[in-house]
Amino acid sequence: MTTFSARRIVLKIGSSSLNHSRGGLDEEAIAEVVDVIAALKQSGIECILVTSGAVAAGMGELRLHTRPRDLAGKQAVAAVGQGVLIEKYAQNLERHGLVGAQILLSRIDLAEASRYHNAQNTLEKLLRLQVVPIINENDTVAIEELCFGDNDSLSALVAGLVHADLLVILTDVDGLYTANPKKDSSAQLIEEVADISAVEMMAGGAGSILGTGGMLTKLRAAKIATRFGIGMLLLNFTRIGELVELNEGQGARGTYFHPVKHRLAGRKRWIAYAGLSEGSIQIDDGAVKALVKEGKSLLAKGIKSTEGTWERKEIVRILNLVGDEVARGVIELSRHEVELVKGLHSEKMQELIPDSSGEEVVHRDNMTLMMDSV
Ligand SMILES: Nc1ncnc2c1ncn2[C@@H]1O[C@H](COP(=O)(O)OP(=O)(O)O)[C@@H](O)[C@H]1O
Ligand SMILES: N[C@@H](CCC(=O)OP(=O)(O)O)C(=O)O
Repeated sequence: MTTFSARRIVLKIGSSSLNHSRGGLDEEAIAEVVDVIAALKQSGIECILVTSGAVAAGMGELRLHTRPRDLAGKQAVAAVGQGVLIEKYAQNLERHGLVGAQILLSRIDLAEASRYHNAQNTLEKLLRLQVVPIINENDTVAIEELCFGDNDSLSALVAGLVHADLLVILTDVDGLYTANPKKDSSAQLIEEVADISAVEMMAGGAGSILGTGGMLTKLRAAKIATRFGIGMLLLNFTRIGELVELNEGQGARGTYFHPVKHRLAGRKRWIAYAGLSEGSIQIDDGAVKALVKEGKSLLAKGIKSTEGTWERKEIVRILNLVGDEVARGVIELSRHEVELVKGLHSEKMQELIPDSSGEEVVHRDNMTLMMDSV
């Protein structure tokens, strides 16, 4: 059991918690979420809600029994359901004299630095106005390749965006278990996680026809949030009431993921998790060591091959020889230029590309490591 002293919390509710057993939205669940938000606000804690449920609500309206699998089907059902979902939240907030605001985000909204900051400013303004931001993915217009896909990663990015001090993901199990508890009755609950890489192999997929991603996407969210310096609590939705006592020295029983000690700063966060990358470069073992162990920039000498397309100053993924992601960074050269200079010494590179900004192909300051050790 872990205790907290949070002032700003992002709460994420999954489809599994909002879906009624008879189909459609579970209105009691929505009322419960709102009661908890109202109580938290009463004790001075700001809340930002990331809520799934548009597809579940749309299925209820259209009397569908199975979740659509194709993109157009999912988008159409979400378009029907999102309005219903937000209306239910608004009605319940009104009972407490509170106002909510609907924010539908697409991957692309966080991928461009200017749009990222714009979303950040709007959310800050809403919080200052005492409004409860209610966020979901903009399912109706998202293009498949540019989808968050699950709201777990979205909630972690939102937690970073608003500088929250706790992310709470509510789901239909008590937390992370040593194996999927719905399939393995001997699975044990893990109450605290300090190193996500040590538990990664325990995560399985979604637990119901409505859930997306299961534990895999929750661990991805935990990785993002904790690298941002934000702790993440994974909690059973049935225990949502325990959140109200969090700051009174009481803990909530679930899985708590501890934030890392050296958190990523603003731009490095954006490079690693919000910006989009169109290409990748593969580097040799010496270059991996220079980046990961010695904290150096990437030079042309260590580059073996390239893939994808990009222009100068775009984000690329930097991979080792077996394809694991070592880092991400803003690259100084286009793909065509990197192809010209890969494997060459820096003097030769500068000779071939005289207007390059320096000897670095990816400067250390513009790079985020995605791997802790080699
Ligand atoms: N190691 C694990 N520990 C706990 N749950 C797991 C694990 N592996 C897979 N799961 C599954 O993850 C499900 C929760 O994710 P999901 O169905 O996507 O819900 P949500 O809609 O709340 O995001 C659980 O119901 C469970 O079946
Ligand atoms: N944006 C979708 C939810 C995506 C999704 O299913 O997420 P989740 O169940 O929280 O893992 C919706 O509102 O139905």
